[in-house]
Amino acid sequence: MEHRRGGSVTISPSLTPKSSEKWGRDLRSNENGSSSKHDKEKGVNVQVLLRCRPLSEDELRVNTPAVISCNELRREVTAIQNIANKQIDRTFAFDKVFGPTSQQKDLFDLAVSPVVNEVLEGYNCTIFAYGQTGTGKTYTMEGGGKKMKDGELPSDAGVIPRAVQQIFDILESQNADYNMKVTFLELYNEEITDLLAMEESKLSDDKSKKPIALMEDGKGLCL
Ligand SMILES: Nc1ncnc2c1ncn2[C@@H]1O[C@H](COP(=O)(O)OP(=O)(O)OP(=O)(O)O)[C@@H](O)[C@H]1O
Repeated sequence: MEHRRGGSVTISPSLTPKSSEKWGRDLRSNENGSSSKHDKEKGVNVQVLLRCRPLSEDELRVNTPAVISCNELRREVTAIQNIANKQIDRTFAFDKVFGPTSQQKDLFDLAVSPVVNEVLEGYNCTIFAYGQTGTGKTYTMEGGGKKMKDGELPSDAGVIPRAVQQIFDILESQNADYNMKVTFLELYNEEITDLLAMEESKLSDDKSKKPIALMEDGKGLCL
């Protein structure tokens, strides 16, 4: 699949989708995007979503051809390939598909908001974005860079600010006694850094970064 214009947002780790393979979606998620109690009991709590970003102005200017097409209703993405003058399309199924016109709010409301609710019910949840460079991971997770206005998130705010807002909105509405801890880790070239660390960064070359020991367990997995 052409990755330059698509990125996938994964809610928990997942099976890799296979060409033309239609999984039992009924086991994976219900129509409104939240996994049901029944799903959790079966241990099926992983969803793979695909988001395809629109072509940039530069790409439009040089008439970059569309190489994938999204069918949001059928939750399918088709990779259009021309091999030896023969068009060979391959279709991939996902739990959800967000095409080039999808908005940040749509993606959040349909795919992420139910997961944030589950966090507040006590579940551990992970959302991560995966995709080739330039496919829209940062845009999807952080946002397009517009500033907040009158205390409101901008329309291009991504998953992270929206999730934080939802968490605080719910906690405030419950008059709950709460504290929240945030870590912001960067893993780059096998070095892990706490980007929010303040003082203790003196040992690092880059004084703004605090390196953290990266360890492996007996199976070679990073801890
Ligand atoms: N859904 C979208 N709508 C409009 N513009 C988008 C969208 N997704 C991405 N873009 C734009 O496409 C460009 C590349 O996106 P982004 O920087 O998020 O990619 P990335 O996957 O994080 O890349 P890298 O891995 O290189 O950091 C940016 O200019 C971004 O604003």
